[in-house]
Amino acid sequence: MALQCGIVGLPNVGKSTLFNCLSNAKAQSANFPFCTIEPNVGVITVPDERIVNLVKIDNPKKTIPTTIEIVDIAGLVKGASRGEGLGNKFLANIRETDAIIHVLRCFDDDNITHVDGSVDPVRDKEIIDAELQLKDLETVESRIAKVQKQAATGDKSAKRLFDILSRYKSALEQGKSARTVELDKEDRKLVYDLHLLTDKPVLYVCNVDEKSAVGGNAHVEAVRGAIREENAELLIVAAATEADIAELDTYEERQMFLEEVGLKESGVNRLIRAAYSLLNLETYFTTGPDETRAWTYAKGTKAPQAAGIIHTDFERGFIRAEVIKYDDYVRLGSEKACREAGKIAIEGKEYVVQDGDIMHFLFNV
Ligand SMILES: Nc1ncnc2c1ncn2[C@@H]1O[C@H](COP(=O)(O)OP(=O)(O)OP(=O)(O)O)[C@@H](O)[C@H]1O
Ligand SMILES: [Mg+2]
Repeated sequence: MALQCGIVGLPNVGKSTLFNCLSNAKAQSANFPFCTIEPNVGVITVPDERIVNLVKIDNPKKTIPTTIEIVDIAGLVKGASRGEGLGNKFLANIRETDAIIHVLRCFDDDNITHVDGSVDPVRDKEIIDAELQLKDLETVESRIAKVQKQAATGDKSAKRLFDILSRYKSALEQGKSARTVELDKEDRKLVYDLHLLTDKPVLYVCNVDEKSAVGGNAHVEAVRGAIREENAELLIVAAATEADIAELDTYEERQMFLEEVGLKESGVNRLIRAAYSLLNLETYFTTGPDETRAWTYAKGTKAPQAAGIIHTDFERGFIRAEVIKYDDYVRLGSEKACREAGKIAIEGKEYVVQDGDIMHFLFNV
């Protein structure tokens, strides 16, 4: 199943506007709160200049980039964890995602309604965080109620789970997110099925006006200060401007508009790449005269499992992999040249695939 990033934020902050620049699946966007009710799912191509360069070399019949799914979710309001607004439904939509893009309104515009009457992204962020934390607290407390008895009987694994849950509980009660609780691999397995909302990786998008697209503004700086300890990425995107740019027909027109705004690359492209790495994903390539293709795998995947993404037979009958580094391939210009230069590595079952590897799998079933 594809990994999903969910776009969350207060109502009317520009989530659907952003989603529409990202995706071909158009979501309704308008200047009123709760415009979005049903989540919109978009399959989004991940921009990657490496695939463009590989195509230049191999001139294949077919080119297939990688994609991720991004979900535009309904706006959340104070009290959502108690069922206010679209409350529970909204939270259920977030639970299904693997990572969160948190959109914060950082533009002043009296014509665009703010549900809380003024532009204050730090307050907005706290409202959302608090609702997600309250929901998580509910989840954690109900699980504690279930394991408490068993833990008291001396059952080791129940005791261990109880300890982790207690750490979560105390963090959440202090207004901290679950992701601030550090767990080792084994602990993580024990609580995986809780799917805590505030344990999902997050990145912040400051939605700014056109003139703040490059350097940001005071609202952005306030957000930067507020997330200093979160170890989370912050991106500045002028969503309404990007929406205008996306409307233009040709690549040249879009580039011209971007340059006028002062941007080298669209904020949307930066966002897609950031979302990809937030999901802990990397790309390997297969390439030749028939097809140049980017394949998505989870960081840390070993060669046989990476082969299995192409076909289960490749994993089952895995013998070895021939690996060319992307830079070598582009520098030397062909597989043959790489072979002659000794730039093809033979790797076995324990090889951990690296981002940008050009893979050729040998298998036998
Ligand atoms: N950077 C911006 N500057 C000015 N206006 C903007 C900006 N971004 C979005 N808007 C405007 O804000 C309004 C709300 O946008 P949008 O519908 O995308 O919000 P939303 O977060 O999806 O809301 P909801 O939660 O109700 O679905 C729209 O009129 C949109 O054009
Ligand atoms: Mg919307």
